Amino acid sequence: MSKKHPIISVTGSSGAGTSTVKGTFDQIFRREGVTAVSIEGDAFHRYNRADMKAELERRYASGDHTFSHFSYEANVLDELERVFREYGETGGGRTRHYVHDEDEAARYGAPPGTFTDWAAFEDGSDLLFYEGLHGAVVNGEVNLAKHADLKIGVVPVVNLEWIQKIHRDKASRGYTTEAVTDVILRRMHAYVHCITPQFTETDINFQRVPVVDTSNPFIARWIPTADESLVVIRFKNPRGIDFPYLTQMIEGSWMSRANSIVIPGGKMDLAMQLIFTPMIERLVSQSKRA
Ligand SMILES: Nc1ncnc2c1ncn2[C@@H]1O[C@H](COP(=O)(O)OP(=O)(O)OP(=O)(O)O)[C@@H](O)[C@H]1O
Ligand SMILES: O=C(CO)[C@H](O)[C@H](O)COP(=O)(O)O
Repeated sequence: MSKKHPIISVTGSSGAGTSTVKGTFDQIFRREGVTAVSIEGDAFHRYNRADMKAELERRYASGDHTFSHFSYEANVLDELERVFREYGETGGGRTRHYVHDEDEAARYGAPPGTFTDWAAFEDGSDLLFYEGLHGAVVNGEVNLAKHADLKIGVVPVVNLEWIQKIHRDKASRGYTTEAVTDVILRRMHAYVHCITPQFTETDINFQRVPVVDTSNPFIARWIPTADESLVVIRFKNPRGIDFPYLTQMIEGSWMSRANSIVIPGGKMDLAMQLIFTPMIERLVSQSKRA
């Protein structure tokens, strides 16, 4: 936690929708005049694509069938923690990009499956924004959760998460359904052990729930739309959250528990704006006074 240089961490599995949520934050930052530096979790993978394939094969041959990008060891989480700490203390730090495809290759000037060079953050930012797989990890080696001032979990129910991943990886990364299914299976062990524990560390979780049948996610022809889903929003600490205001402003919403509200899928962007704008304002004004 850093009053002077706050950190917001958005955490979710691959395909959960963290990049989509980043879009909403970018809108809030622009409207509120907040200068954020952003880092992508994939920048902190340990291996480039070729080395990851070799490492997977090596581990598979030695009987380890659980290794994947979700595993702690497949990522340089100590470096991520160092960047979080440095940013909290000084407002400085560094990041790079993992280049997934040809579009990103054209944007970043490095081939798909490789990293760009590390580059220092620009000076003078108001906050650091992380979006990725491991932004709230607490294990024997690192404690990323304690460095972040606002932690958000993005967690569709699992069938929907798989549908979103399959569709995104097929449409924009050129993979087949079979290839994505293999990846989902290979990552399951680390999904349970490395990804899900973070959602007890997060301050607010957004869980999209479809209201159409997704019982076979591997043949779904499209991602359930906003109208075909609800979102459960759960606050770890509901004290200070103005639930009557939120349920009044968000048409069709209701409280399902003392710390949770349910909203129509199409209202997720509005809900995020209503919830996060005052939180971001508070983080930035506290940092200016610190
Ligand atoms: N609220 C939503 N409603 C409908 N579709 C969504 C929603 N959120 C995400 N999606 C869709 O799910 C897919 C994955 O979303 P996104 O790229 O944001 O995931 P991600 O968590 O950033 O994945 P990765 O970390 O692997 O890049 C995209 O096709 C996106 O359009
Ligand atoms: O979404 C991911 C993790 O969040 C990707 O699977 C990961 O970044 C590796 O990508 P690729 O399979 O394209 O090398």
